[in-house]
Amino acid sequence: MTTITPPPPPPMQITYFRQVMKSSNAIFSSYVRGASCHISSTPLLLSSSSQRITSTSTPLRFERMTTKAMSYSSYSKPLPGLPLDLRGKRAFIAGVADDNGYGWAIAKSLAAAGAQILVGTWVPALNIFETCLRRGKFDESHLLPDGSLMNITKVYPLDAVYDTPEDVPKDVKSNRRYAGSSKWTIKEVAESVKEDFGSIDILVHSLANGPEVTKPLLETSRYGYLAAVSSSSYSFVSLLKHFVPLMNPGGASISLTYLASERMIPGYGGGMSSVKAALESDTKVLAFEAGRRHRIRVNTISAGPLRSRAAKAIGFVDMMIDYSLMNAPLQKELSAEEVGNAAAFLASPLASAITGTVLYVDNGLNAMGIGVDSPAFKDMSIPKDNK
Ligand SMILES: NC(=O)c1ccc[n+]([C@@H]2O[C@H](COP(=O)([O-])OP(=O)(O)OC[C@H]3O[C@@H](n4cnc5c(N)ncnc54)[C@H](O)[C@@H]3O)[C@@H](O)[C@H]2O)c1
Repeated sequence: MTTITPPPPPPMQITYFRQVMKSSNAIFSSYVRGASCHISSTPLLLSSSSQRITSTSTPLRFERMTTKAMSYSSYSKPLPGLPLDLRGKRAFIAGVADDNGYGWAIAKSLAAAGAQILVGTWVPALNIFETCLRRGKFDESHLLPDGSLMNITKVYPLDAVYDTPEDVPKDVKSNRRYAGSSKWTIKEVAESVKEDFGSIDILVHSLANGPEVTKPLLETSRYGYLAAVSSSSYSFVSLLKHFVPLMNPGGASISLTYLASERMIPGYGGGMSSVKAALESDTKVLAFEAGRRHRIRVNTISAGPLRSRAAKAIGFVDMMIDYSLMNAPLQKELSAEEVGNAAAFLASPLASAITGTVLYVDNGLNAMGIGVDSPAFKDMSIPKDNK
């Protein structure tokens, strides 16, 4: 991976930066401290992307990062055509700890459409994520289609298994991977986001964890099954419950599911198939409840296979990618960006009447009733991608 070295900041931008500092509130001041490469606080204020922002961004980008202190008035010009426009919106994406997964791709698409990006990172993964950001390991992955760079305004430590501090067992509290962080239960993170930014418009749940995922369901323990449901399904219910009070009416929430919820996919074990079935069912119930009470839309994306860190841990993702290439209506490898773009659409006003749905972004594999690469079909003429 090539590293992008940002050019030195032009004086005009520094001047602007100082002017903004003078008129800003405490939150913005703390951001500025982060921007001067000081990482000691939790939640983390990104120094790496902040440095990049301070050195390469236009004043407009500063404005985008400091919504509590400043308005979005500079974004009021309408775009031509039918724009996917998320300018003035703020997104919280739970489940970003590197640049390989769907969470990162969704963050990028939302950022490309103009949204401000906040992320929640699993506490045990926070240190390495922070270090990689600081060392510029993800620099290339920050690039947006228009050549600008994604801004991550703030990273919050999060463990979506725990709703409140009272739920956290002593051994977790004293675990050294958690010791350096604070306020990482769902309730506390929602409170911190409210305190820092007031409100959000988009909530993304892009996380899953199944300790026994490699075991067939028949061999899965009660502990493994319930742990998978707790971290991968109930976490979405809880996130929505705690974030809904700070979501602006008309907001949208999105989770990520997988075809194994409704079709048997060998290798996706440990109760993870049940987890995704729960997530899809909850999407409908929550769409009704959050829609009626708060005008919030709730959708889930059933994504095709991607070589993310989590998927590689399961171990069969390459097989699923090959299977999809051989059997899906569209014979191409799915990119994370395609899922990111679908999420940006679902989060946008263009999808204002869409709620309670499972949107398949999988090259159409879900539509197939059979695997056309089966030897049983060897004598049948099956259309192939002509490319
Ligand atoms: N990769 C695929 O093939 C695929 C296909 C369909 C759906 N999905 C879904 O996409 C979502 C994102 O997964 P991904 O494949 O992009 O992998 P990923 O590794 O990028 O994302 C999973 C994230 O979950 C986080 N996480 C785990 N436990 C957590 C907890 N208790 N609290 C907070 N965060 C926690 C991890 O740190 C990681 O960042 C998941 O819901 C996954 O099931 C993935």
